[in-house]
Amino acid sequence: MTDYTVMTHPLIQHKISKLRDKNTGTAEFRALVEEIAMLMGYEALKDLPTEDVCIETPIEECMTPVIAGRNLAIVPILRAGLGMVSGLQALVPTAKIGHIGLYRDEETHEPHEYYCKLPDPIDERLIVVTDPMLATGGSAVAAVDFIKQHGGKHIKFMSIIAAPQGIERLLKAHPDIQLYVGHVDRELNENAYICPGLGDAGDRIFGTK
Ligand SMILES: O=P(O)(O)OC[C@H]1O[C@H](OP(=O)(O)OP(=O)(O)O)[C@H](O)[C@@H]1O
Ligand SMILES: O=c1cc[nH]c(=O)[nH]1
Ligand SMILES: [Mg+2]
Repeated sequence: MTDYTVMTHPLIQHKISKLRDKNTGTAEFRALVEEIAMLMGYEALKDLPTEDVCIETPIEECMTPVIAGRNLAIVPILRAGLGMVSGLQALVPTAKIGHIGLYRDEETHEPHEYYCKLPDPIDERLIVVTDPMLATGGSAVAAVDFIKQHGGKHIKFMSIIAAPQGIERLLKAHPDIQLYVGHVDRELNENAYICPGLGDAGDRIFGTK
């Protein structure tokens, strides 16, 4: 398996434990996903290039760093990935937002596309794809396929909980991306749900079940 980053920070692990709890309600669940995305973003964006610019403080002029180069695009995989957008937007308010709509077939577990709209042009941007769950990896691979078909090159993928199978499938298909996961769980069950996982992230974020 190619390299990937697991977020070991205790704040992230603590919040993931609260996400897992079946008694955590929709409002708290949504707030936790947002906070985890922000904490993960802080780490995942630590290699953003900077350039020095001249700023005049009330005291004097100085050269001081600002984010340089590529503009950021955040691309959530609908629906559940939407829950991670606001946390990242808080860090980089100028980021453009694309959307990829995918749902998993309940029988085959294969992804089906129903929407794709990306910032244009996409080729020079740093693209951060968000989806809290990386299970079989089918949705993640399809999303990165779409982004590359549209010209995207510099791609980071952020997932809160991942199964080993999903990590392996995604990095085998796209070894050039940078993958950040909050926690690697044990396995998938017969319905391709992550165990112990947190259930259906989309339903828990939007209160649909
Ligand atoms: O790795 P995979 O096996 O493809 O599974 C992961 C996908 O499943 C979930 O989406 P779901 O199909 O439930 O759609 P939703 O976000 O609209 O609930 C999740 O948010 C991922 O997109
Ligand atoms: O455990 C899982 C697997 C796929 N999608 C989810 O929301 N949860
Ligand atoms: Mg779902």
